[in-house]
Amino acid sequence: MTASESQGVERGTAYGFDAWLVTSPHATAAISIFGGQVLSYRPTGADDVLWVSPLAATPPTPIRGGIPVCWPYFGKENQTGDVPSHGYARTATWQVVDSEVLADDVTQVRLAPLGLERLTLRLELTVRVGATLEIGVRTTNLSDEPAVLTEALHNYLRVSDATDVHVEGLSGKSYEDKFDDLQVKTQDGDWRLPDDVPRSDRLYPDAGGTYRLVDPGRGRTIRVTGDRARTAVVWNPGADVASGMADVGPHWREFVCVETANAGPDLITVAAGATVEMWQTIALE
Ligand SMILES: O=P(O)(O)OC[C@H]1O[C@H](O)[C@H](O)[C@@H](O)[C@@H]1O
Repeated sequence: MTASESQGVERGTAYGFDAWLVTSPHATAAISIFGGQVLSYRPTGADDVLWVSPLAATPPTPIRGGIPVCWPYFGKENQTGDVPSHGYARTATWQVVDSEVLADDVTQVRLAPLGLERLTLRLELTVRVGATLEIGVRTTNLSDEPAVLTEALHNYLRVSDATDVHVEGLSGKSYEDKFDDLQVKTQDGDWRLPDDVPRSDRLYPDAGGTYRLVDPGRGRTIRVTGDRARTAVVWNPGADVASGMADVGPHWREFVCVETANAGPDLITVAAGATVEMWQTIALE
């Protein structure tokens, strides 16, 4: 970065991870060099909107928290062989392409992963830190064949207690229940963790695009908006599954993931030479 390009961006650490620290008059944020994921977003005067596990492992294990970029596939969708969950971006080392201050004092950083040249898809991330947090995932297909892509911005949203919050914007939508053999069910009212077995791994194809995570315990609502992201995934592993996850354990109540994605049946076909984008905006209400 040149001096002018680096305005509002400096190196430091966040939650113990090497990161780029991004400032604007509206908010601060941190972006991990490992994984390129936003780790922290704090609107001025507010607590962090994002959660990073106190038990997060160190590289090369993916960081449990922030907003991992699942790319060029979600989970192990449409893959063969022993591939890593959620693709290669979240375990790559990233570099800053450039940064600048946009209108309304929004600081924008563009980043790209290193070491993924073997892929014919290219990835670029845009992070805009201001009164809202905007993240754009831009994929270019360098090959002369169409490519199938699945992807997600897998946010970990910090909550008072996952059993006390609800998500608006999904009522009436069909979902695949990944905790119940992918059975297709219908969301009846707002999303809440079930009382009997409090866990959720629900993939909502063709979802609406705007979701409100209402947290009475913290007295705040986090609005998540997807753009060109047809899928929503709402994930919290609950106590039993979390007890088998070394980087979550007893901390499962501290977050809910309201992911915007193109996944499940919502595959993206990227034409030869074409570029596609997916965006997520996070705002405190
Ligand atoms: O443990 P990870 O690979 O980070 O995945 C964490 C979770 O991500 C998504 O929410 C998937 O829908 C879940 O099935 C998965 O368990």
